Amino acid sequence: MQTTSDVLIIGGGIIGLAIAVELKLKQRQLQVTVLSRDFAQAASHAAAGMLAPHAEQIAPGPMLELCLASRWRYGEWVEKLAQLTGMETGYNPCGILSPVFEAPHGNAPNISSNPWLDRETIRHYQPGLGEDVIGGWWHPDDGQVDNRKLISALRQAAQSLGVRIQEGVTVQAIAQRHGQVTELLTDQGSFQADTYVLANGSWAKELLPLPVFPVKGQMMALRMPAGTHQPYPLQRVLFGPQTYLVPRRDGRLIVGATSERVDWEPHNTPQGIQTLLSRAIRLFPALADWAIEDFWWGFRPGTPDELPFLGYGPCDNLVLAIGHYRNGILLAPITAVLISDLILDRNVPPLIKAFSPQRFFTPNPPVLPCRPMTAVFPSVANPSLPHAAENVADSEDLLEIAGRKFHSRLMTGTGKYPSLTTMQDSVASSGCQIVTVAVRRVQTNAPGHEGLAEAIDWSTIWMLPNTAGCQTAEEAIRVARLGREMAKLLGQEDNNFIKLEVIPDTQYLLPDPIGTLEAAEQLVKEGFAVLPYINADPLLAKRLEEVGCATVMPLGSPIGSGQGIRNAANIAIIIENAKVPVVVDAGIGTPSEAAQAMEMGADAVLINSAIAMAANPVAMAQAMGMATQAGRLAYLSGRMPIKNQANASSPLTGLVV
Ligand SMILES: Cc1cc2nc3c(=O)[nH]c(=O)nc-3n(C[C@H](O)[C@H](O)[C@H](O)COP(=O)(O)OP(=O)(O)OC[C@H]3O[C@@H](n4cnc5c(N)ncnc54)[C@H](O)[C@@H]3O)c2cc1C
Ligand SMILES: CC(=O)[C@@H](O)[C@H](O)COP(=O)(O)O
Repeated sequence: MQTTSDVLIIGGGIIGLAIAVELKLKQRQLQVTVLSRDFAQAASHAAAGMLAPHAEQIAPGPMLELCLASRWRYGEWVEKLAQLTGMETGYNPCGILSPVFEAPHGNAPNISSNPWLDRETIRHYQPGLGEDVIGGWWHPDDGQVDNRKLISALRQAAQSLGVRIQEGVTVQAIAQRHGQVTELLTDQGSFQADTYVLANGSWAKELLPLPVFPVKGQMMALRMPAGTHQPYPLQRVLFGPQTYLVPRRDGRLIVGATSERVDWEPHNTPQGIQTLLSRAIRLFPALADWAIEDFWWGFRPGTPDELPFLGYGPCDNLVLAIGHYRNGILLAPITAVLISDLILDRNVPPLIKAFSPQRFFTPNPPVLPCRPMTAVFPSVANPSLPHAAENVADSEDLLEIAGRKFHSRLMTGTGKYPSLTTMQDSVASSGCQIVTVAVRRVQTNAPGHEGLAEAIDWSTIWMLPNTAGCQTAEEAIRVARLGREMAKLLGQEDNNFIKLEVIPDTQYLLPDPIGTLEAAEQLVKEGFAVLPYINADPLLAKRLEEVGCATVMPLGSPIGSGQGIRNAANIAIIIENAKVPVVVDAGIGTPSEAAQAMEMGADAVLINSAIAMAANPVAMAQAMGMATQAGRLAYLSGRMPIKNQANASSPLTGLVV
């Protein structure tokens, strides 16, 4: 199935829905579709709904301006939604009180334009505060909205305006060509549009290599007892130290929230709930006796600088509206206005500039200078071959993979090096032109992989992203897609190569043949040049070739074992039958083993550990480069036949007697 729209929005949380509604309000005839995996998992559902730029102590600057602009619009915005739907949103500009347990320091954030209340005065504003509260700030313009009611109203408004909301659809990949998104691949067919908006909150990184990460927040709700003089004991939000209490008009008290970097670890935990309760009771002791109604958790979309990404992303027709972290409910109206202006007018509103995704997408990534090679090791980067060999190993003897040609037949990796500079120097001294990079490790900045992607000059080295760390076909497919984006971001627009590794076995790192075949079939369909890492199984190699893989990469022996070529007979059969290049990958421990693979007729070798773990990696890299060339030259030269008996080297005729 293929479905087309003018604008396709990925994510049906508050940001996606608010943008959809705003687009329709500005241009009724626009066809807008929202693809939403699961509304219940959205942070928008989990949030407390505070509209709290001041209570959150956002420092003066573009972020505070953005937040204030959004808070300023809130009343009008929810009124518009109410008119469209007849639904109420629980918007309540009730002000926020920020009690503190310690006197603020001189360098506390500048929120002093709002009044400071001393110990006694703050208790006039809110009776029943805990003994430890020594005073606090009053933020009269902050407020709250019932985010769950708001979302229902937004959905209703969107539908009444003709937005197509497709719930239960997961976008699996953003297909791109020449800097344009061409379609979205989903679990329910493909979708096309003129403009695409990424608004899928914490999950952005599943589709693009963006620095967006989940920050878990655990929450709970209590039931406030109705009082005699006023309906409930709390009328306005209390934003205390590391905790907040948000009283809803219907008598629920929202208590939040933990802030945890635990990846996607789900559930409420005893520790989390205990933390919430003890902080809340310290702030407002009476709630210790109130009924508990509910617990839940959600994931805030965090970014390294705690600012959202608003604006055009890595493609001309892809807009990002993600990373709203702790303030997405507050920022929804202004995000909707700015993003819809951007899409419809192509003007970059001034307010949005500080949030440009370009602060992350550096078109020319910094390249660390490679240190010059030491004089001891003559360069093999542009090797000069002996004259006699030039006929057989001249510039025509190129390695060709998926239509791309390479002089070098050695591929190297980036892991296990003692330092980045050693890795850079080794890559240079090996003379290789293809370097494989573990997408997952680079993305997560795993130890030893920090800054790695930027450390290589990708204008001279072809990137071979690999799916190391993937145990299933599904994982590998997802990581492959990220790999393609990573290569693009690093300047290789047309790089569709992927070294496919599906490795469930953690002891020997042996690949899963069935998972590899499944993933390869799918990735080939998606336009990847697939280089699958496999056991040396000739039948599997043939099947992979038949489904359209660009090479096959049989292992010599387990990855990182340095055992050399333990399955030469099977590799020989693969080489004999293959119509695609055969790359012997993994286990090569010495230059002689690299040469052996090449002499057997392999088209290339991939070597990582033996170089990175050598006492002198730079020298070993050079040796491996030379051995690969020597092996290739030997293969092309044709070895002498093996005989059972000696055969004297000098002529037997004309002997002096
Ligand atoms: C505990 C907690 C308390 C908070 N309190 C406040 C607060 O008081 N005030 C405030 O302003 N902000 C608050 N926030 C932050 C706010 O909730 C978020 O910033 C905001 O909800 C982000 O909205 P979003 O639409 O970008 O993402 P989300 O609301 O997370 O929505 C993203 C949607 O995208 C969908 N999706 C993901 N991947 C895909 C895919 N591949 N295909 C299709 N759909 C996909 C998801 O299923 C989800 O429905 C809080 C957040 C949490 C977790
Ligand atoms: C980096 C990489 O792709 C390795 O997984 C590859 O298989 C090389 O293996 P060695 O480290 O044994 O050379």
